Amino acid sequence: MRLQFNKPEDATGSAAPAIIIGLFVAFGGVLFGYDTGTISGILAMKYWRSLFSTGYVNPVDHLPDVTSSQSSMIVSLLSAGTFFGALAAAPAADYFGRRIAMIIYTAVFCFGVVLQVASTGIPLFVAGRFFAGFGVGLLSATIPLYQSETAPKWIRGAIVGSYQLAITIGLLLAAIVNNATKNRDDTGSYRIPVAIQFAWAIILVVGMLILPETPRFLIKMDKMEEAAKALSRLRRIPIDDPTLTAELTEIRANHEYELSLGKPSYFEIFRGSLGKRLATGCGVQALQQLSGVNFIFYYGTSFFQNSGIQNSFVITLITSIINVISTLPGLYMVEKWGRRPLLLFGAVGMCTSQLIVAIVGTAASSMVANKVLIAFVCTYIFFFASSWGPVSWVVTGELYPLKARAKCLSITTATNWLLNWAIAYATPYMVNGGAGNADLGSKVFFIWGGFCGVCCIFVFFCIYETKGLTLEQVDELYGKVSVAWKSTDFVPSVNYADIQDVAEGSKASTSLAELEAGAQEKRSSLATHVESADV
Ligand SMILES: OC[C@H]1O[C@](O)(CO)[C@@H](O)[C@@H]1O
Repeated sequence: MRLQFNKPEDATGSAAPAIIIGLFVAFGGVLFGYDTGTISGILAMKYWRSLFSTGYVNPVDHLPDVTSSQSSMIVSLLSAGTFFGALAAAPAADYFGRRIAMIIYTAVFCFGVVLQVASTGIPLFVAGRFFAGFGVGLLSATIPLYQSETAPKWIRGAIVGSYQLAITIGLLLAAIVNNATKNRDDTGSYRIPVAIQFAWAIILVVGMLILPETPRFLIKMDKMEEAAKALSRLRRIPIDDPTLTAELTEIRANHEYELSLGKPSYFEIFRGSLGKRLATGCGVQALQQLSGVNFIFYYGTSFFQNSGIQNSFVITLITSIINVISTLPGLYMVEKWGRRPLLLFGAVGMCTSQLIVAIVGTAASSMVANKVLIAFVCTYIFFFASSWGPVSWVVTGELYPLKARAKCLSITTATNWLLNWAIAYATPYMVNGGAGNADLGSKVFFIWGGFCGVCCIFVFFCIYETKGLTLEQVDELYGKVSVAWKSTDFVPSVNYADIQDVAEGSKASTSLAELEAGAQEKRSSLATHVESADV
C-alpha cells in the first residue's frame, strides 16, 4: 500500500521545508514525555533516596527514603510548573514571536535541569523540577502554535500530530532509561537521566536559531516584507510568486477582518464565538486526559502488580511501545478521514476497551482474566494513540483566529496539564485501599470508560471538521456554520485560487499595494459571507 496525502492543486510551492521544520520543532515534545516519565525511576533510586532523605527510613526495604509527602511534592511541582508555564506562554509568543519565545522557553527548561543536577537537597531539587516543568509547559503551548502557523493546509494535521509522536517517544525513552539506570548506586545515577535532557534542549535551540518566524506572526506585527521572505523559505518559492502573494493576502485579510470584530483582551476570549471555540479546545484537551491514559503511564506498573500480574515493568514497556507505534497511523488517518471521524472512532474504541477492562478486572482474577485485562489495556492504548493523543493537539492548534491564537492555546494547553495533575494526584487515593481511600481497584476503569463515552457525545456536538482548510478558512467555517455536525458540508467561499487570479494579473512584485488590493477584496467577500451566514 502506498501512503499518499491529498495535496490539492492550489497548494503553494513545496511542502518539504515546512514538513522538515515542523518535525524538527515537534521534538520539543520529547522533553514533555521524558520529563513526565522519568521521575518514577528517579524516586526509586537508592543513591537518590539516601542523598535526599531527611532521616526517614522506608519500612518496606528499611533503607533511607524521602517521605510520601516529600515525594508527592516533588512529583506534583513539575505538574504545577507545566500548568503555570502553559498559561504564561502567550505573552512572549505574542511579543517576541513564536521562534524567539521557544528559545527563551528552552533556556528556562535548561535552568531547571541545572538546578536538579546540582542539587543535593530537596529544596533545590524541587525548585529545579518547578523550573523544568515551567519550561516544558511554556514549550507545550508554543510548539503546536508554531507548527500550525507554518504548515501547509493539506498536511497540517499530520505535522501538528507529530508533536504527540515526540511525546510518546519521550515517554518510551524515559521507560528505557529508568530500566537501564535503576540499579546504579553512584553520584551519576540520577544525574544522568536528568542531564540527558540537555542534549535535546541544545539541539532545539541551535535549530531554532536558524528557523524562520511564522509568516502569520509577522503579518500580525504588520511586517509584510519579512512575512513574504519567511513564507518564501517555508514553501521554497520565489518571493514574487503569485501563489505566495495569494497565501499572504488571505492571511492578512482574514486577520484584519477578525480584528475589525474586536481586539481580544483576556476577557474577550471567554465570550461569544471565541468563547465557544475556547470551550471546545479546553473540552478536547480535558477529555484527552480524562480518558485515563496517564493512569496507565503513571501507575500502570503498580496497578498490574496489584492485579497479580508478574513482569509488570515489561508490560508498561510494551504499552509505551504500542503508544509510539499506534500514533503513526493516526498521523496519516487525520488527513484521510478528517478530525471528526477519527476522534469518534477513537472514542468508541477507547470506551469499549476501558469498560471491558473494568468488567474483567472487577469480576475475576485468574490467568485468563489477567491476559484479557492486559490485552484490552493495550487495545485502549492503540485507540488513544491513533486518535485522541495526536488529534487533540491538531484540533486545538487550528481552532483559533490569529489575533487570539497564542492566548487561547495557552489556556487550552494549561487545561491538559491541570487534568494531568489532578488525575496523577487523585488516582492513588481512588485506587489504593486504606483509611479515607476509595479502594476502587479495577473499578476505576468504569470512570475512564464513562469519560470515553462523553468523548463520543462531545465529538458529535462540538468538533468541527477542519481537514484541508487553511487556518483562515477555519475562521470562516466558525462564522458560517452554527452546529458541528453540519461542518462537513462547508465549502469555503474564497480560496488561494481566487486570490491567485488577482495576483496573477500583476505578477511584477509582492508589493504592499498589491497585497492591500487582494486583502481588500477578500475582506469584503468575508464580510458579505458572514452577513449571510446561517448562524
Ligand atoms: O501518550 C500519552 C501522553 O500523551 C499525553 O496525553 C499528552 O498528549 C500525555 O499526558 C500522556 O502522558
